[in-house]
Amino acid sequence: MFLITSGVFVFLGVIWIMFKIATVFSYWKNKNVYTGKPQFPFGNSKNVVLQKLPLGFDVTELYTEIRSRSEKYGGYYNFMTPVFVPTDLDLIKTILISNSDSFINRVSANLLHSRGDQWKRMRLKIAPFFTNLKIKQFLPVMLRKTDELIRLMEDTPNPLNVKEVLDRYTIDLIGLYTSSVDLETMKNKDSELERQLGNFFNKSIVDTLFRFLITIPKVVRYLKIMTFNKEVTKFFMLLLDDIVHARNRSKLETTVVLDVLTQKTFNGGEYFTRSEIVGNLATLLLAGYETTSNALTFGLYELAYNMELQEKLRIETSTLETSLEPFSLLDKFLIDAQFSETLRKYPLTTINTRECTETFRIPNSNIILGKGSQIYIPLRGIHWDPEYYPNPERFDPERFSEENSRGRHPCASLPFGAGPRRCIGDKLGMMNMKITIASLLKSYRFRLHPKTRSPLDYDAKAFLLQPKDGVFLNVEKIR
Ligand code: HEM
Repeated sequence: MFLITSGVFVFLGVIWIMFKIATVFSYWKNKNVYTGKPQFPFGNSKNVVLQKLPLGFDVTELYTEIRSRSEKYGGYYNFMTPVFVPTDLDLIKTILISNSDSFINRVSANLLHSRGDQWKRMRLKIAPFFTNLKIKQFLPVMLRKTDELIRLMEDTPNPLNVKEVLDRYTIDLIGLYTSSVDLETMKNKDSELERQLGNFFNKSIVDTLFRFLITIPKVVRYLKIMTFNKEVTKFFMLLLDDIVHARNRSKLETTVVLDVLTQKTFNGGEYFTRSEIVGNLATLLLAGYETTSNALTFGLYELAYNMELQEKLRIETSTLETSLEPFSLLDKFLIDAQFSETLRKYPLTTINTRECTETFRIPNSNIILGKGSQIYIPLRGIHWDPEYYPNPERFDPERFSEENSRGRHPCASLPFGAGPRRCIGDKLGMMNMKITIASLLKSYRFRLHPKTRSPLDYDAKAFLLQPKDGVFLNVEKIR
């Protein structure tokens, strides 16, 4: 009797599982929304989870299919969770900008996960530290660090592994910007800090799987998953103590982000908890350093690939004394276009995510996104769309000349995102990149070393877009 009852239960269980498998991917089909070919249990994310494709490249493929069907949106499955993928630029503008109140959160897949009121409170507090004035006050420090980078390059034998050196440089820069403390990563190769930050971004398949799973709200709720793992949290907690002590000893008069985070309220209490301070400092460091370093790496690769362009840029920037008139760099066409095109061709976050915070009907359709629905903005798909950028694989800063940019949709270029959750460090990032390149071009000529593969392959293990086997350059001193 027991055997028969167990057999019936197993049989019903199998039927239930088969029914679930058969119906799980019917969500988009029932709404008549195109969705590619989802596979159990991965949905559309199999190739990325198994690290056959870099993060977001599956969404780029879906984008191309949706566009070839002349549709304005499509559907994706992150495992079994349906995700809405808008491809029409007006619709993207509606989500990111015009109706941003309904999409104020990001899907908690990554480090930039603070939500709702917690996000607003933090953003309001730290936004004043990312203005042109603050960046201007930081320039002497930035230039001092650039000199250190130039010396470090001189002491490093050819071929130079560009990203390795630039990672250390940008960690120090962002550390100084946010807390006025020199983390001295440039002086100490293979420091513990560099290792911890590297651990965070470069992942095994298990980590990639985990990264996907934490975007599924039920998994987060049931397992109470933390976005930072224990080792990283412990490391940053200890680092914070060191940074606060060092900051108290430093003589810098300008206030920095750390000061406002550790500030007391009028009645002596704390504005932010210790874990909020650690979380936000770590977030700024993580969000700021590798983005800038990867963008510089891709930018230098393109300049070494195209020596004529490198020479033109050298001429444009050599007429400027960066230490006296660094802001005039902002008005120079070529250097500006150089980075707009770098971030067009190599958008470091290949997708941007949003979560619906209140029910929203997609205009002119019967699609209703419920609270909690997930959205992927297909950044790389847009940047590689031949309708907006003919021959997208070609690197051509002229695309961003005044004439060629005229009439281009504002959402056709989204390297820093858009709307209230746009990158807070966009101006700082751009200024860092321009000052760095202008200074480097004055001292060095960069040539591709045969170790560097062209065209570049991308690292499927990385969280941000980055070259697979590094970029190796021969660095020649100019004077
Ligand atoms: C080349 C450099 C950079 C690129 C390409 C970049 C790109 C991005 C992107 C695409 C987002 C998401 C925007 C959205 O969802 O709409 C973002 C958010 C963010 N970035 Fe950057 N970023 C760069 C540099 C920096 C720097 C230097 C910092 C600070 C030191 C920084 C701090 C942040 C923060 C805190 C957020 C979250 C903003 C929020 O949620 O309110 N980024 N960044």
